[in-house]
This record gives sequence, C-alpha cells and structure tokens, in this order.
Amino acid sequence: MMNTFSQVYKDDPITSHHIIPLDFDSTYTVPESHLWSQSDESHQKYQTGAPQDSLIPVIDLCDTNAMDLIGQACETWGVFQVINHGVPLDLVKRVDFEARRFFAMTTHEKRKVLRSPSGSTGYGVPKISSFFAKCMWHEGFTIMGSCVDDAKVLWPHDYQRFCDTMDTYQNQMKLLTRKLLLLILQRFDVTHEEMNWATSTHGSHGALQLNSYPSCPNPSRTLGLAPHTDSLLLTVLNQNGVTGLEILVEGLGWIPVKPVEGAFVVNVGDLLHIFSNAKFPAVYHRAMVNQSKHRISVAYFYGPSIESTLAPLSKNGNPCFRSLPVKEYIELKVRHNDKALSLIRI
Ligand SMILES: C=C1C[C@]23C[C@@]1(O)CC[C@H]2[C@@]12CCC[C@@](C)(C(=O)O1)[C@H]2[C@@H]3C(=O)O
Ligand SMILES: O=C(O)CCC(=O)C(=O)O
Ligand SMILES: [Fe+2]
Repeated sequence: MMNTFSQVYKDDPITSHHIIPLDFDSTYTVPESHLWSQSDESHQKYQTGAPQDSLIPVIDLCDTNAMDLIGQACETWGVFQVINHGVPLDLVKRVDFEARRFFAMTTHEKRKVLRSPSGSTGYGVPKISSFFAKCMWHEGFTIMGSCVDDAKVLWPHDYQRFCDTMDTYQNQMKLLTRKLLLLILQRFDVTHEEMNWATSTHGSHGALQLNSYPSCPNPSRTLGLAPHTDSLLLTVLNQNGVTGLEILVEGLGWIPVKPVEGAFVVNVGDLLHIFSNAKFPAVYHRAMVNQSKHRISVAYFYGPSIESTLAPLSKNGNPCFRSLPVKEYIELKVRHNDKALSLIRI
C-alpha cells in the first residue's frame, strides 16, 4: 500500500531534485560543498552557547507530577527528556545495533536502497536539504511501516532481524507518543473529538528516521542537520549517548541537549504548535557533528491521519491559525519549509 504521506512528496518540484549523501568511505577532508560559513545559516547565530545542564527538564514518567512537568516543559521550551518511559532498554540497544549495521555497509550497498527523488523512504540526505546552499554531514534511512522491500535488497538471506526490530520499535514508539499526548493535552480544555484526533492510532502516521553523522575532520565548519522544526505532532529521539542535538533558545542561542542514559528527547512539532493554538512552541533544533565519534540518532515522528483536518483547539482562545487539511499543511511545509507556519497564521 502506498503510504499517504508519500503522495505529498511525490512530484514535488522542490524536493524532487536528487541529492545523494557523500561517499563518506573515501572522504578524508571536508569538500567545499559541505563547508558552512556564518552567512550560510541565514538568520541564526552559528556558535553554540554554554551548556545549561538543568535547563531542559528530565521528567520521570512515573512521577506523580509528570503531567504538570511535561505541560510546563512543552509551554516553556517545546522540548523535554523522558525517563522511565516503559520502552525496553534492550529494544533501544537492538535498534542502535541494526542502524549501525546498516550505516557500516559500503556506499555502494547503501545506494541500492536510495530514496528516489520523489520518494519518502530509503537511504538519502535530509528532506530539507534543498532549502540550504550547503550540504549536511549526514546520511539517513527513512522507514514508514514495513521496511521489508529495502531490507531484502540489503540482506537477501538475513533481512528479518532488521525488519522485526524496526517494526517492534515503531509499535513501542506509537504507544509512547500516544501516552505522552494524552498527558500533554489534559492541560487544555479538549473535546472528545479533539483528543481522538490527536491520539487515535487509527489512520495515524508514524515515520522512523535513522540518522548517521560520521566523524568529521572539520566539525566547526560543518552541520549534521541544519536548523529546522519537525513537521508532525511529536518527535521522540534517542541520541545514543553522544552529544550533538542543540535547541535554539531565545536570548541564549544554541543550547546543547545533554544525553541522559536511557532517556528520550521529546519535542513539539509544527502540528502540535498549531493544534495547541501556539501555546506550545515547535522548537528549532539542529545536530552538530563530532571529530572523533560516529554519531547515530534515531527519531520517531508521530502525526494524525493525513486525511484529517487540523484546527487549533476550539475552547482555548481566538485561533491564531486557520483550519486546514493536514495534507495541505504538509504540502506547505514541503514547499516553503520554515515559512509554512506564517502562511496559515490569522
Ligand atoms: C515524517 C517525516 C518527518 C520528516 C519528513 C518525514 O517524511 C520523514 C523524515 C523526517 C525528517 C528527518 C530529518 C529532519 C526533517 C525536517 C527532514 O528533512 O526529514 C524531518 C521531517 C519533518 O519533520 O518534516
Ligand atoms: O540527531 C539529532 O540529534 C537530531 C535529529 C533530528 O532533529 C531529526 O531527525 O529530525
Ligand atoms: Fe528534527
């Protein structure tokens, strides 16, 4: 079955020109195409600010105050870390292992599952690449639902383990995002229909993104992932213990999100920003690279059915955004990237 999100990317004139990840196997210096300067990052300050260890809250999901703490974090930062989340550590480790197994393959092998210019799954550069003049020090593998077709190409006799691990992880992530959304939305005066729209697994959409940032000879002039907001409701990220994720905080600049053992970083995406009537900010974030370590991160993106209508919560003040089909918002995002929100503001 063709995933409905795939239809949005299909034939899009902006995202469909083909950019292939660098051949990191045989790259020993950073090519000009991947060297960023201050001006390449347009309106944002390039330098990383001082680490603020206690800034982004680490919330224990078993804490009796979890609901309030999560709500406050979403309102203030649009991001928090979560521990005691119920996802088995062993599964998280297996996903990391399988992701590493994939990225350790030769460039030739990985390119066998290259995402097509109008496709949405497979091996490739980040979707947002076409909005930046410079390339990112990054290679990714995107999965939506079953990845069996790609896995069979990669490991014809041994594809099941990869698929099973990714399937189980996507199921666990769906449960966790649902649990988090239920907690988050209790803060608002939400109708039954609105709660259902955000949390019903029926028709909902999930995507898994394996991110690889190979060690880089010139990390101060390279970017792993350029500044962006995620498009869907919530993103759950595993940093795998290596620093790299940074968020943009007004007045403080780019602040690193410190990896915490066993924790996931959860961030608000555009759809939740709109749904919350701008009470929760979709946080700008980016990924930095490392001179000595190959960093792997795994992000799960969760959103409602693409066929549904997106509208700011009805009982929470005058709407700041017009209502529109989710599909239309995703199309705006694909075409206009960070200008999309302002295009629907009332
Ligand atoms: C559901 C999705 C979110 C995402 C686009 C995608 O279809 C699958 C990849 C996701 C990703 C990962 C890296 C950053 C990002 C902005 C991108 O270019 O591809 C996100 C997309 C997003 O949130 O818009
Ligand atoms: O690798 C990271 O820390 C960030 C990944 C990310 O922002 C994404 O996949 O959308
Ligand atoms: Fe992101």
